[in-house]
Amino acid sequence: MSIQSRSRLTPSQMISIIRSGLKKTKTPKKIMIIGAGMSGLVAASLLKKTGHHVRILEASERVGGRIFTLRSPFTQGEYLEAGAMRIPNIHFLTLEYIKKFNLPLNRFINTTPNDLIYVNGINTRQKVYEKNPDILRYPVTRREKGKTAEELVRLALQPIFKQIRQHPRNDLNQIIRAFDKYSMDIFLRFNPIGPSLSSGAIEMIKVLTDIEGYPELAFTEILRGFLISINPFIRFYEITGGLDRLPKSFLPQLKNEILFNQKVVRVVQHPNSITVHATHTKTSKPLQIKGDLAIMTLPFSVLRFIKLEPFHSISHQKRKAIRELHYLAGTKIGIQFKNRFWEKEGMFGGKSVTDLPMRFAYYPSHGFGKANGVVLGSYTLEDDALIWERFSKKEAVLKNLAQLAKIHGKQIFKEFVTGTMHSWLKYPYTAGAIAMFKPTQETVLYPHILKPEGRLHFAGEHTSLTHGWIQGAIESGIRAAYEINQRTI
Ligand SMILES: Cc1cc2nc3c(=O)[nH]c(=O)nc-3n(C[C@H](O)[C@H](O)[C@H](O)COP(=O)(O)OP(=O)(O)OC[C@H]3O[C@@H](n4cnc5c(N)ncnc54)[C@H](O)[C@@H]3O)c2cc1C
Ligand SMILES: N[C@@H](Cc1ccccc1)C(=O)O
Repeated sequence: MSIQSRSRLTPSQMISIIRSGLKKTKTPKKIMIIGAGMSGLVAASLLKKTGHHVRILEASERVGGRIFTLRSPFTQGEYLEAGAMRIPNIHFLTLEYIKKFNLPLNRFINTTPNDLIYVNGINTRQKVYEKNPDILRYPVTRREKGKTAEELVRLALQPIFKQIRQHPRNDLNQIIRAFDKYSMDIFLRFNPIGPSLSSGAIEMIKVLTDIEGYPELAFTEILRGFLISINPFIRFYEITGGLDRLPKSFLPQLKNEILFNQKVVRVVQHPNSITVHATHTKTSKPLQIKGDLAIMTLPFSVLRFIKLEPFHSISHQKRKAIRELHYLAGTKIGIQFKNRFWEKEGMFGGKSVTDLPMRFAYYPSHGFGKANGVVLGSYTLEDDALIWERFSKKEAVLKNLAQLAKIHGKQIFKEFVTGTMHSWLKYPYTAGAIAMFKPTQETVLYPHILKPEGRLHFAGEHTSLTHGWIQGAIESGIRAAYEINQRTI
């Protein structure tokens, strides 16, 4: 069965499910949902509304999972988005739930002409670099001279973009899967359908598009990221007051169904039921809940430590996918400053792009002109994140501060208030930031990642092809709820 035929729901069907729910069930079932991140909350909300009895088991003491608005140790209502922070205007499912809960949005300013660039020891601005990309002194060839990193990416990927435009069903997944055996690095170096690039051009792309930490991962995945990150027509938004307002909006409907601090350790399938075993994270008291069906939303990196019994209730291919699916490391450092010195430099939102260990910094897109603010001082993924793991939070904040001083000047030290670091690799309930395929894993693993196994269904961003976005989590929650409801109507 082709991967495509699995995704039975069209975008408009998913929108109408969000608006009007799934078909009412005539045979209400008892359904356990493991994990209260966006995928679990969406599935539970839809299944409860349809008449099923749902129970959500959540290991932490909060909803949201990788939507994690860190308000401590910050003061004056400031916060750091330790996980999700921006919503592209093409993520219609995410925006539909934001509309449904009537949450206020403001622009997330992803880039401005005043973005700082600090690479190869050169300190310049986006607007200067765009006029003369060679100012960054990357050793590019004559043909590549005068081109920005985005222009070099377009040069290399032009034939694919053309195919996507010409493809009758405009089916991106079908097209790019033809290149699933390549990593982004190998594709750019030995381009099978377009101009190959020099090492200098590839280095410039990796640093300026922030993929130098993981270029050996699947071309398909990184291309999907490029189709958003280097698309000049994409606008980004954030929820005013913090993204955690989105998962918290499910609480009025689901507050009686969520069991917090319940860490699931085992799932056992029986001929006519399924039992979920959990341990209370504060009291270690065991809990067993029996029901008809269950939805597993945990990242596979965590699921590897959970017993799924009896052994043969789970297919060989699913167990292989759980072992092999790759998770990116991801780390964010937030630093609060007394004054918004960056705004005095003309930076309202936007970012600093560096080849320093901090990599990219992002400046708040809210509270302009306020007395203080929290800067996302460092956002790193994969290899770039791993090198920060050896530091304590305090050490990491001070090292990040010193690197920010290289680009903003030493005056920032006296503006420093507080800071913290959040490592998703170390976070016990994800053990990684986001799923990201290695070459061939989309073709080999994907069909088995979302397939139900008996009474156990699967959701979560990793079970979509929109890895690393709230959109993927929501899409999977709708799909899993639809699958379960179809079994019961
Ligand atoms: C650093 C980072 C930046 C991101 N940036 C963006 C962005 O800008 N925009 C965007 O749209 N998306 C972004 N994302 C992706 C987005 O946050 C995720 O795709 C989405 O939140 C995942 O939802 P989920 O339900 O699949 O998983 P999760 O949110 O991980 O939910 C899983 C839940 O299961 C719980 N759990 C784990 N183990 C157990 C257990 N044993 N028993 C019970 N419960 C358990 C966890 O506590 C968690 O609540 C980012 C993610 C990261 C990490
Ligand atoms: N979508 C998230 C995480 C992500 C980063 C890079 C690649 C894929 C996903 C972000 O914009 O930060």
